[in-house]
Amino acid sequence: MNALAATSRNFKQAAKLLGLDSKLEKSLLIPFREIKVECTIPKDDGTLASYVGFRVQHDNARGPMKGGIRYHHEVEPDEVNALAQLMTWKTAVANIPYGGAKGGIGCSPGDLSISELERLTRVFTQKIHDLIGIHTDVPAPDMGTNGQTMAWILDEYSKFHGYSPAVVTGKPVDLGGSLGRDAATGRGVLFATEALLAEHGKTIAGQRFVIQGFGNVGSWAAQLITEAGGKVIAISDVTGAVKNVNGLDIAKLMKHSAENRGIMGFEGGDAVDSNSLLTEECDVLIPAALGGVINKDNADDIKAKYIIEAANHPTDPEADEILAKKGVLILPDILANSGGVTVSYFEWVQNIQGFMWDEEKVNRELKTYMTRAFRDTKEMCSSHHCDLRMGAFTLGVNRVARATVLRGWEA
Ligand SMILES: NC(=O)C1=CN([C@@H]2O[C@H](COP(=O)(O)OP(=O)(O)OC[C@H]3O[C@@H](n4cnc5c(N)ncnc54)[C@H](O)[C@@H]3O)[C@@H](O)[C@H]2O)C=CC1
Ligand SMILES: O=C(O)CCC(=O)C(=O)O
Repeated sequence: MNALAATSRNFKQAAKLLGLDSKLEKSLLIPFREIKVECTIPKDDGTLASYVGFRVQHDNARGPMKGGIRYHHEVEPDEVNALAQLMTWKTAVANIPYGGAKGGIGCSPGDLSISELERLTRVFTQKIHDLIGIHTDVPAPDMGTNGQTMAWILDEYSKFHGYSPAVVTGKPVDLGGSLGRDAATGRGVLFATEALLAEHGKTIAGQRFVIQGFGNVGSWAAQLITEAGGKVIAISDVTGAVKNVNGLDIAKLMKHSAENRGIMGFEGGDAVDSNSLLTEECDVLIPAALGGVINKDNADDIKAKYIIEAANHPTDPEADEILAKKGVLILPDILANSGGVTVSYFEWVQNIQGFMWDEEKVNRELKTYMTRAFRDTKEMCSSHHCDLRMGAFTLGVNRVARATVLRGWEA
């Protein structure tokens, strides 16, 4: 199912459970603004290349719009729209004072040189600089982008508006980035997983994990889960998949991946078919790469007891239904991966205050926010007799609806 159709379907189900007024429901679904720009850059060989960039600003009822920028060849308007909408519900689930946005450029970052990536990022920023801002829309990294990308956006934006570190989060620490932001999404995944397992009298220790994706989110999740005593038995990335039933050595895998631009060829495990990674025998499955990977074609074969959605919208609604019948518990994206945007919020607060927190404070506050978001979601599950996805959606949608009504949406 198309990402936008899937996300909107979940939203509509939540709106129904909440008994939202139909006009309000429609207004919450429609994005505030959709931006599409053409970015033409000279390549290193002197030829010109054009890329299409997007920024969808979904909702700002609760505060400035917030969300990452993705560089990936599959970036397209419907997906960016879905991701922007998810950000609106996610920031509300985390109860941080933001709305939702998302952006992206349709490109293959691995095929571009560093200087080409810099030129592309600067041209994209030139085209959107008057529509983002500290109190309007604050970008951050997502798939295919990182702290360096944010540094270029910050620099380009500052040429127009003066030095403005709070215009992006996920920046390098040297430019006002927060300690702990790099690990934050993975650490939030750890805290959310601990909260879910605790409900069933379990801890991370001794559980077998399978992780799809070994980028920012997947690699930090793998590292922190291993430190907490979990056994990561299989991991995939775009280059391949590796399995070791005794537990992969994550530190060695990270070194291999950095030196070889991927996990393929790692000798601390057996190479396995990436397509069957999601259906490997394990206790906890963590998709941490692309959307729509758990769908009606593979849901029935999934053997994990728990799915922790570190990626955005990895599970199709059809798969949700199949997995529910099998008794698989899914911790939804808008809760499970909210640690990233939560520490982005801490970064923004630090930039505005001009005061830097130590890493221990960042991690402690993150745990407080993740634990509270989990508890608030569970309360919605009890009051609306629904699963965790609908618990999180009703929580987020209800908070945004309340803010919208309070601000006087009827004009
Ligand atoms: N970076 C962040 O703070 C946050 C990221 N997310 C989500 O987490 C997911 C991963 O994002 P990042 O780790 O930041 O991206 P990244 O670009 O750092 O890493 C992406 C990883 O996915 C792998 N991958 C790509 N295609 C694949 C495939 N077909 N099969 C297996 N692996 C594949 C890549 O090889 C890479 O290891 C995305 O869905 C993103 O939206 C969600 C919240 C915050
Ligand atoms: O840190 C942020 O502002 C946004 C992170 C993000 O794009 C996401 O949570 O999907």
